[in-house]
Amino acid sequence: MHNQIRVNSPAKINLCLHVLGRYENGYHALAMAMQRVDLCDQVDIRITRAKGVTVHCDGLALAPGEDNIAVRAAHVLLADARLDVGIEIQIDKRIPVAAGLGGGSSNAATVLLALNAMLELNMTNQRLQQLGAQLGADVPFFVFQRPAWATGTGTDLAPLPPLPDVAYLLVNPGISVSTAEVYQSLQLTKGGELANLPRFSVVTKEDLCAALHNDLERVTLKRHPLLQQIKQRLLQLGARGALMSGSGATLFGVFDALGQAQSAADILAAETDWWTCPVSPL
Ligand SMILES: C[C@@](CO)(OP(=O)(O)O)[C@H](O)COP(=O)(O)OP(=O)(O)OC[C@H]1O[C@@H](n2ccc(N)nc2=O)[C@H](O)[C@@H]1O
Ligand SMILES: Nc1ncnc2c1ncn2[C@@H]1O[C@H](COP(=O)(O)OP(=O)(O)O)[C@@H](O)[C@H]1O
Repeated sequence: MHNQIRVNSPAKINLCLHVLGRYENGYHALAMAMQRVDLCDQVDIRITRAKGVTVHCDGLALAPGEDNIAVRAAHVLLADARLDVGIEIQIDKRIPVAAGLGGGSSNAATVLLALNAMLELNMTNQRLQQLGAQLGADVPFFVFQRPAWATGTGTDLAPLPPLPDVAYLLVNPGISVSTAEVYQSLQLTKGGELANLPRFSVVTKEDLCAALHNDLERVTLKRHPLLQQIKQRLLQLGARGALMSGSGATLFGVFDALGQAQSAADILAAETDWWTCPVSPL
């Protein structure tokens, strides 16, 4: 048994996000294409003699205790396994918080996957997804660990066909967004029609860019008009397409190669104080 491990906890982007309806409990029916990218928090997990679960977050001010979703993930797993061991979690935060990049959900999934291995619990990936769904709608996607077509509240997952070899430039002007508020402000316009990424075995770059769509943009971009300008700027800088990820406010541009995304980031760094990050898909 390993008593200590260090793992990467990646961010995600939503290549498309269609809101199809609202369930009675207030959650929304979605159809999304989701992909992890190689911007990662670094998570150290240690099994300790002292009982209880503790977390320490470097980089950004974040809830130290039970409010931290990584701690809640550890509790959910230990309760399900009927185990009472001590856990210390250290998170080096690199993914912007409340930015539509799923950092908290990713940390939770990382803890579920890591503790399952460290404690030799032998839970299936599907069981870990079920536990993850108790923590947040995006957590099962990070347990799944592959590009996914996500439906229901985002927790019903199917693999996507192979996606093209592109690079993304993530841009956030320092705006953080509450996902709950965005969903609450959304006026529904669709009646259950299902837009989809093409169902062939290979998705080209053109297919990917044609599928870029996010229904939550009409809430967040309206509230923060600067985001619309950033989308335009990404296209001027050579992006094949640009979109907001999740509930925002991070935008991403689609580039042919990491070098092109880096060049666009360099130009933005000279012009603005926006946070930028060129990434590759995982
Ligand atoms: C919008 C998305 C797109 O991937 O991501 P983020 O922008 O948060 O990264 C997700 O749907 C967010 O997933 P996640 O952030 O895990 O959701 P939860 O913690 O379960 O819920 C946060 C809030 O969003 C609302 N919510 C979430 C999922 C869903 N299908 N319908 C909703 O209305 C919930 O009512 C809740 O008020
Ligand atoms: N380990 C964590 N990492 C990031 N955010 C966390 C964490 N634990 C709790 N949170 C809270 O979860 C909320 C959503 O954060 P995050 O997952 O980064 O954004 P998003 O839902 O936009 O993808 C924030 O309000 C944050 O304070």
